[in-house]
Amino acid sequence: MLSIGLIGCGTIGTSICKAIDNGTIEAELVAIYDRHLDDVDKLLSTLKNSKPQVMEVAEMIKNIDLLVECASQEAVYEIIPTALHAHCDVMVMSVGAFSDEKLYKTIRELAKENKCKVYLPSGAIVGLDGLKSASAEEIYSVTLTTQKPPVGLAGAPYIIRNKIDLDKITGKTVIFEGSASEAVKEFPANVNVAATISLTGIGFEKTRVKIVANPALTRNIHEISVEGSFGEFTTRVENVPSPTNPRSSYLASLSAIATLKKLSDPIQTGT
Ligand SMILES: NC(=O)C1=CN([C@@H]2O[C@H](COP(=O)(O)OP(=O)(O)OC[C@H]3O[C@@H](n4cnc5c(N)ncnc54)[C@H](OP(=O)(O)O)[C@@H]3O)[C@@H](O)[C@H]2O)C=CC1
Ligand SMILES: O=C([O-])CC(=O)C(=O)O
Repeated sequence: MLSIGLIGCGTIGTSICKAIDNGTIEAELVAIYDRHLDDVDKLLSTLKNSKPQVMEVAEMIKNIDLLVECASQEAVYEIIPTALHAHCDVMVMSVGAFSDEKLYKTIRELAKENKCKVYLPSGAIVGLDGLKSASAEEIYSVTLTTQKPPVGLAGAPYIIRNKIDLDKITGKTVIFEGSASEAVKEFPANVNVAATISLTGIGFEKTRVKIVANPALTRNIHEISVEGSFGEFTTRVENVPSPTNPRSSYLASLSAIATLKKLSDPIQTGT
C-alpha cells in the first residue's frame, strides 16, 4: 500500500488525512507535519484508524513513497526538491511556486533523474481536461477571472501593499488584472489555480488573470476562457469556500483527494 507523508495540517491537509483515515483513499498515512504543532495535535485527535508519526521532512522522506504538500508556496522550495532527491513522488497544492522558472526546471529535472512523479491536482477549477487537450495544438489565449467575497482575498501581499481596505468594498470591484506570473506572487494563497492553468496551457506570461472582490457573493467563482485552433470554451465553477479557510474552495480539497484516489485505481478517466 502507498505510504504517504503530508506537510500542512490546515484545511486541505485535514480533508486528505480524513479521507485516508476513512478509507476513501487507499493508502497508509505514515507521517504528518505543520509548523503549528497545535494544529497537528488537533488533527491527530480526529483520526480514528490512522496513527501517523509527527516528523519533519528530513525524517519523513525516509519512510514514505509520496509526499503531499498542502502548506504554502514557500514550503514547496523547502520540501519538494528534498523529497525528490530521496526518490519520493510528490503532490503539490501550492502550485504558484512554479512561476519561479528556476524552481520549476530544478523540480522537473530532479523528478526525471530520480524517476519520480510530480502530481498537480486541478484544484478549485474545472476545465483543465479541455485545456490539456487543446494544448496538443495552438492555443491563442487563456483568461482566468476569479471572483471571491472580499474576505477570500484578505492577507494577500497585493492587498496589504496597496492598502486596500476590503471592509470598505461595497460593490463588485476589479482588484487586479495582469499576467498569471504576477497574480500568483501577489495572491499566493488565492489563485494557485492560475499556475496550474499556465503550466497546462500557454505559460505564466501569456495567461491573463483578473481578480474581482464581490461582497454580494458567498462563493468563490473561477471562470476560464480559452481560444485555440480547436475552437473556444468557457468554464465556470461556483465553489463553496472551505469553512476553516475562506480563501480555499472546498473543491480544492476534493480535487486533492480525487488525485490520490486515482493513484490506486487501474482505470484512469479523463485526459
Ligand atoms: N491548487 C489549488 O487549486 C489550491 C491551492 N491552495 C493552496 O494549498 C495550500 C494549502 O491550502 P489550505 O489547506 O487551505 O491552507 P491552510 O492555511 O488552511 O493550511 C496550511 C497550513 O500549512 C502551514 N504551513 C505553511 N507553510 C509551512 C511550512 N513551510 N512548513 C510547515 N507548515 C507550513 C500553515 O501555517 P501558516 O498558517 O503559519 O502559514 C497552515 O497551518 C495553500 O498554499 C493554498 O494557497 C488552496 C486552494 C486551492
Ligand atoms: O480555492 C480557490 O478558490 C483557489 C485558491 O485559493 C487557489 O488557487 O489558491
